[in-house]
Amino acid sequence: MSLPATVVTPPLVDQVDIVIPTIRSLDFLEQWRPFFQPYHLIIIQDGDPSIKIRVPEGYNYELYNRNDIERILGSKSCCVSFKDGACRSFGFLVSKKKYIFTIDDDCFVAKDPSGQEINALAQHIRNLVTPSTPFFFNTLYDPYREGADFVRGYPFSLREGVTTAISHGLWLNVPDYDAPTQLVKPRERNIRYVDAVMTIPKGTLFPMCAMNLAFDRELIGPAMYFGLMGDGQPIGRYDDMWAGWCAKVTCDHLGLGVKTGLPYLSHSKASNPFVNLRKEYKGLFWQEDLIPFFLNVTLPKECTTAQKCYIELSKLVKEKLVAIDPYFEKLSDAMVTWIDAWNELNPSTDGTPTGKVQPSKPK
Ligand SMILES: O=c1ccn([C@@H]2O[C@H](COP(=O)(O)OP(=O)(O)O[C@H]3OC[C@H](O)[C@H](O)[C@H]3O)[C@@H](O)[C@H]2O)c(=O)[nH]1
Ligand SMILES: [Mn+2]
Repeated sequence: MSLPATVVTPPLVDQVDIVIPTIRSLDFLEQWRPFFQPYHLIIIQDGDPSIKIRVPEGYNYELYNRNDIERILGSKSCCVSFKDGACRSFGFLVSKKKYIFTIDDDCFVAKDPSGQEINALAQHIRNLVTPSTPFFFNTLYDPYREGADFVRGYPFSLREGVTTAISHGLWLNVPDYDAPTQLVKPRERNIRYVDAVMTIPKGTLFPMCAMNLAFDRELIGPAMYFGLMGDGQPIGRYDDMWAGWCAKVTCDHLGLGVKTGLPYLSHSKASNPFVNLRKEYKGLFWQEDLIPFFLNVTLPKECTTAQKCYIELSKLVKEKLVAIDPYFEKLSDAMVTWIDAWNELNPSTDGTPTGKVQPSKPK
């Protein structure tokens, strides 16, 4: 199937990997073809590795299943979740690109109020290559956007902004509600399109959802670990929340920005709220203690990279969160394993040899 003639030159096509966790089907890629086909995909096949999944024709991709993860990481594979969307972290690890866009396999192209199809990836790239304003809120939202600017009273000393590390997109149709909310509002759909991109202020946390998410892998990749979730773990569906809290305190410490808002996509799958409740219920309690923990985290000035911040965070998790549940000791250790795996697979600035990875043979 040829791309429509209207496709514009894909931005940063050699600097972006699209990471997709899947335990279902990749048919959704047909609808994204005009926007995604020029880009390289990293597909993380979760669940039974003996199942053959079909990747739509014409895409350039790497496909990793559980056997590949264990072959590549060896004993370190224990830090990659199994039977949870958190497995997508592995794609962040093996990518060699500057930017990551991660999307779920039940997310489709949305239309803006004018009826125009939204190129979510292009908007994320615009968000990432333009500065953020975490130190002072601009009431006209994104000041770097065409037709907007800083409002009166905005300090000129802050108008340069800071480098953006994360771009958090939103969803029309099925919103990312937790299980209790889904249970009481099973038919609620998000139809509100808010035409805005905002920087999340320094010192403020946010519930990062991985359905429609992009980030600068070189700046914040080591902090984007989705934790230990799913099979064998006491919690699930808090993968992106954990990564978002760790990444936000890391961005705040390093002076990097996090944006939320445009782009929208259309989320189609309403997962089963009863199943979700069983997976996430501990998180509903734990987060009441986790949020104050993250809000009170201070990192030493020697932590000048995401890796160093993350190792420091892992120590604080072990010291302060094990009282909530012994799980956090295991999670703290997994955070260290993750950084070891990251450093092993990614070239350090002094050129230390990189672990070579081989994906499964294309199906
Ligand atoms: O065991 C699994 C379950 C799912 N996946 C893949 O992860 C993606 C999200 O799965 P799903 O659409 O079922 O999750 P939701 O209920 O819509 O909500 C999640 O959205 C993603 C967030 O990270 C968080 O987990 C929830 O908010 C999808 O691509 C599945 O195929 C998997 O790989 N293994
Ligand atoms: Mn979904």
